[in-house]
Amino acid sequence: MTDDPAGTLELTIGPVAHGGHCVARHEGRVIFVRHALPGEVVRARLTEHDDGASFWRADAVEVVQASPDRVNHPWPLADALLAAQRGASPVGGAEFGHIALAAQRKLKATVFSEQLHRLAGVDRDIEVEPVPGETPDGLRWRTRASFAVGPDGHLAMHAHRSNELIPVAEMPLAIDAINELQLWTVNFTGIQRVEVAVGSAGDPPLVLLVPAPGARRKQTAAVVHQIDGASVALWDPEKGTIERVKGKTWLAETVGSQTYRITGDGFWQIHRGAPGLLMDAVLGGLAIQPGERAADLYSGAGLFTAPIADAVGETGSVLAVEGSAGASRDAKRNLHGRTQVDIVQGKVDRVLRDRKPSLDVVVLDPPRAGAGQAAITEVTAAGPRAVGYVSCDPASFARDVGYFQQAGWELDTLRVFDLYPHTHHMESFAVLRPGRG
Ligand SMILES: C[S@@+](CC[C@H](N)C(=O)[O-])C[C@H]1O[C@@H](n2cnc3c(N)ncnc32)[C@H](O)[C@@H]1O
Repeated sequence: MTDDPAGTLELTIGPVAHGGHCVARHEGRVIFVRHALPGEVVRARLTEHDDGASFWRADAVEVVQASPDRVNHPWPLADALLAAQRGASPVGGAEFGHIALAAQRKLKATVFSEQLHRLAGVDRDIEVEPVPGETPDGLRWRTRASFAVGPDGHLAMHAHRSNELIPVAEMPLAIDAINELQLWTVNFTGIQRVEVAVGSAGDPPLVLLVPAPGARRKQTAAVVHQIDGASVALWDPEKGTIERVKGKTWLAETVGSQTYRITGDGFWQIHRGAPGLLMDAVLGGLAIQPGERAADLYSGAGLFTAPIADAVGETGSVLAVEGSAGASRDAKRNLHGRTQVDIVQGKVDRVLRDRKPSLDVVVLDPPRAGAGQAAITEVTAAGPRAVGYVSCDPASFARDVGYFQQAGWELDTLRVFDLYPHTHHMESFAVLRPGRG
């Protein structure tokens, strides 16, 4: 299977593919290789290689012939080449860090246009736009970070598609306020997961602790005692409960003139520049008019609901639909006083099917899986003049564009943003309109 005693293969790397890897071939078999670049020759260690599998996976561990776009990885723990020298795996979450930022964006554009071509039959030249004010090194943008806890009680992160835990002592993609908490010095024995979030309104960070099964109160109290300068709460993701320990169980986020309350486990855009950028894209792309009937679907805590409500004014209306009970409660608080807004907790397709609203304009911001055919059928049946679709996955977005096309709609404006530097992820905003036919 391998062609050297160290268990590696020499591979010539082909094009980039969706998912953070490039495609190579070995004896007729496709291998998805991470931490490489198109055109390179690398030695790669197979990470998944079942005999019967239609493709294998591998990590580049040594570069034989480098691409001119290759740079030193800014995060040593996520650097696959350094990790291989230590006989370890890199942490997941910065799989494009070995690529110059401008070249990362070109690869993302290639992936986006390829998905759009393959799944929707649409050909577009795509430029991936950096976030205005992005740091030149593409670091310090995450306002949210999630950590596992290693067997020694210290913070750790997972290797890609693996249970392997790698101890961490910095998170260069995270904003300074997260690193300054120095959570790596805390002994988290009795905790299985740690989530940290920093709001933009100046409050202390919020640390959510998920206790390990059977953890004793004394253990969690000992952990909390070690955390300074942050609110702390215990979180049970199964039950969806958050128990305050010190400080607040929610964060305040300010975008423009609006401040939002975000409950500890509630969704908020991760990049510090994302909320403002996406809000401007949505409002600029849809030109919402006073008196219009709008819907904000997958509305979270109301990031887009508030400015849409202001745009339609008191003579218009906004139907905001959100599945999570906590985010929906936040939205009710955040939109309090805007009588034109109706916040409904429930699944988008079911709420639209039950209510059968007539709409002028719709914003869709679904999770990674996309909106899907049932929701899109209901959206197009509501008769809007335009849909603004915010997406964090080019594959589910392109599939959904296909569903809109089946209903006679067309893709109009399309913008793609580099909201997740050093990872393969990207965010897009599109305007779809009913076809003239
Ligand atoms: C990508 S977030 C967008 C939230 C909001 N637009 C924002 O930018 O802050 C997607 C939201 O959809 C919600 N959600 C997921 N599936 C849903 C469904 N089937 N129906 C309604 N909401 C859903 C999630 O709870 C989450 O708040």
